[in-house]
Amino acid sequence: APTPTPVPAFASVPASASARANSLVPLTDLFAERLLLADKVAAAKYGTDKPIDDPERERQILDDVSARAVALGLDPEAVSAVFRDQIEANKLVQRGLYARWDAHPEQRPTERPDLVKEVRPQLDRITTQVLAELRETSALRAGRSCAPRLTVAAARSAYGHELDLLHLEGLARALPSVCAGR
Ligand SMILES: O=C(O)C(=O)C[C@]1(C(=O)O)C=C[C@@H](O)C=C1
Repeated sequence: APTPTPVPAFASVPASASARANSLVPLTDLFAERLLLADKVAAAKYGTDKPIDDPERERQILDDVSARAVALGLDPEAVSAVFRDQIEANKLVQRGLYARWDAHPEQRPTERPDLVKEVRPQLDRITTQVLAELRETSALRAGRSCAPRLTVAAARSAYGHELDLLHLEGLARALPSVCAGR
């Protein structure tokens, strides 16, 4: 019987060798999930003195993903750009929700989730999944087919997650760096 080829340790496999994914839908699904969490982030901050913008938390996220990108064999600049877009998209949704809640007090959240204990850990789990998906799709994202595939994937994720107009605008804001990751 043929001896199976030994599988090298994960960290030593170049990103290109394991970048076998043929779809961007898992990635755009994660973007949509992250955007839906913006509702919880906004609910955690609305009516408190904590501003939507937290530059220190943003820097933490970007430093963390850059370091982890290197460990995964990905370009840290390209990965940072993807996460900067996720953060901008998240703030776009948060601002939209604030405007909605200011104008329609009856739609305001009735509970205030704990940002640090509850909501950020959920965002952090998505970060790990996004990094894995970026690695998985690195070959696909470098190719010519990336832009059309991304458009179709985003449409599917928007439909699948029943995104409203505001979250659809957020999803559009989340996409520009995806195909630049070569
Ligand atoms: O964690 C927060 O406080 C958020 O508002 C979420 C988030 C993000 O998208 O990760 C967005 C805006 C802040 O500037 C920092 C981080």
